Amino acid sequence: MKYQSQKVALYYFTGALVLFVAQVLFGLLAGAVYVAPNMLADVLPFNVIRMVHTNALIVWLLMGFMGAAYYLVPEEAETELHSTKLAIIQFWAFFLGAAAIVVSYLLGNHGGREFLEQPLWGKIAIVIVALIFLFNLTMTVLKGRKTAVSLVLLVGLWGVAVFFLFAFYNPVNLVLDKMFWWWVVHLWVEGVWELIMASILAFLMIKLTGVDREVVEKWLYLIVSLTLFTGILGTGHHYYWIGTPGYWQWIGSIFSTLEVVPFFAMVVFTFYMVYKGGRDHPNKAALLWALGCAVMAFFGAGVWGFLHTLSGVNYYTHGTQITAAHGHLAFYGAYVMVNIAIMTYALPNLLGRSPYNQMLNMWGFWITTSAVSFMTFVLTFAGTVQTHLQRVLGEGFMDVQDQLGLFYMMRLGSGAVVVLGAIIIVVSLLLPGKEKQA
Ligand code: HEM
Ligand code: HEM
Ligand SMILES: [Fe+2]
Repeated sequence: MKYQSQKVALYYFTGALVLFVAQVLFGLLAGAVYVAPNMLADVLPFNVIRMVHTNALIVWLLMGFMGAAYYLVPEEAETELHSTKLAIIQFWAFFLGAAAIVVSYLLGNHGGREFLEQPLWGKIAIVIVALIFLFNLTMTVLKGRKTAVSLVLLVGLWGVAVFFLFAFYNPVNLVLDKMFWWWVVHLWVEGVWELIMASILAFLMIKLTGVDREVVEKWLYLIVSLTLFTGILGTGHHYYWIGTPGYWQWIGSIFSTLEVVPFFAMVVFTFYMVYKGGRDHPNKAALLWALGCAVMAFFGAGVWGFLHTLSGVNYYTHGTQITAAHGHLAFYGAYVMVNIAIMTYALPNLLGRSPYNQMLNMWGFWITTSAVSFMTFVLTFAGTVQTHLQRVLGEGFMDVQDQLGLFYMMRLGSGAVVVLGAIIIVVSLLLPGKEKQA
């Protein structure tokens, strides 16, 4: 660690990891309700459990991105953070604000639009937190060295805030409502978050492989262009059945198919950097997570996304368990893994530990990644059966659900293993280790 102010990242990483465990626990609870549908129905209904699960996911991923930014921007800009104090205030505002929003959910107070359920005061608080964050970070970049990594990261983070503003626009017309809803949901994960992910991977490649910055930067710009070229019009794959004109079938199908390309480019990029770089960095676990992230994001977003993105296929699969299969593998592969990758790299430095739990961390990698993959397969099978029975043969929704019980039990089982893996990862990252690092 070169700059003292990088230490604020510790708050964000710890907060994110706590919420990670909470998120998967609520997922487990949601999976249990699928198996025993009336469980908790009066105290904690499924829609609330699901909302806490998905919202906690988004919040901890964002918190992790903020930690990543506070860690890598001073190092890239070669200067201390604009204000350490502001960063700490911002952390508590974010953490306590998120907690207040969860309490409001548990009391049944929410807006009902998936992912954007936060009550109005919650949304306003989020914007204030985002502005403090962006101010602090932008000031730091402005006064220091400007690198491609920090500029792309900054553009991504500003994009997150700008697109979030569409969460405030809630038109009465249902078509318009849906159109703009996706501007937050889709343009985040298939647009600006992808830029954040690419810049974090680029930073890790520079540090871990020792490849020249110039080479990494060329790849970064290529990935950014590919992402924006495909991802923006790729939003069309959500405009098939919401009442928009028919040309969206074409635009959505073509451009979202091309979205596979930047994800594939990230796989080629990371492996090529490792192959080219001569450095044998001691933090093997961080490299494992970085490479694993590129690969699993390619499968989750690229392969499982393409599976149902052509409008002729999506006509049948829309909103089935196929969607859930894709949602899980894509979020895990891309954004959970990139977060754990940067934390695995940064936390030993932040905590001043040269011996740390590298082996345990890698066990966490394999256990969690295998379990999420298994869960994805199970949901894909469930979704295929569901699509056939419900959409092809025309059976009733609940009749079909009754026939999917075995899949839901297997999902619950793999979910329990995901929780175990998550706990292993958190323990390996935060607790002192025994292994000596060379
Ligand atoms: C890091 C791991 C996880 C990630 C990234 C994740 C992500 C998500 C996302 C994005 C959704 C919304 C899906 C959609 O709209 O299609 C969701 C819903 C859900 N997740 Fe997870 N989740 C994780 C772990 C778990 C675990 C361990 C379980 C336990 C079985 C679980 C069970 C569920 C259930 C039951 C739903 C609701 C699905 C529905 O409404 O049909 N998740 N999760
Ligand atoms: C890391 C990037 C990605 C993440 C995190 C992600 C996540 C998700 C989630 C959570 C949903 C469910 C939304 C909802 O209905 O509530 C979804 C839907 C969808 N995604 Fe992705 N996705 C990613 C990339 C992609 C890519 C690259 C493609 C295409 C190649 C794709 C194709 C689709 C399609 C077609 C749907 C709509 C499914 C339906 O009609 O029910 N996604 N995605
Ligand atoms: Fe999308």
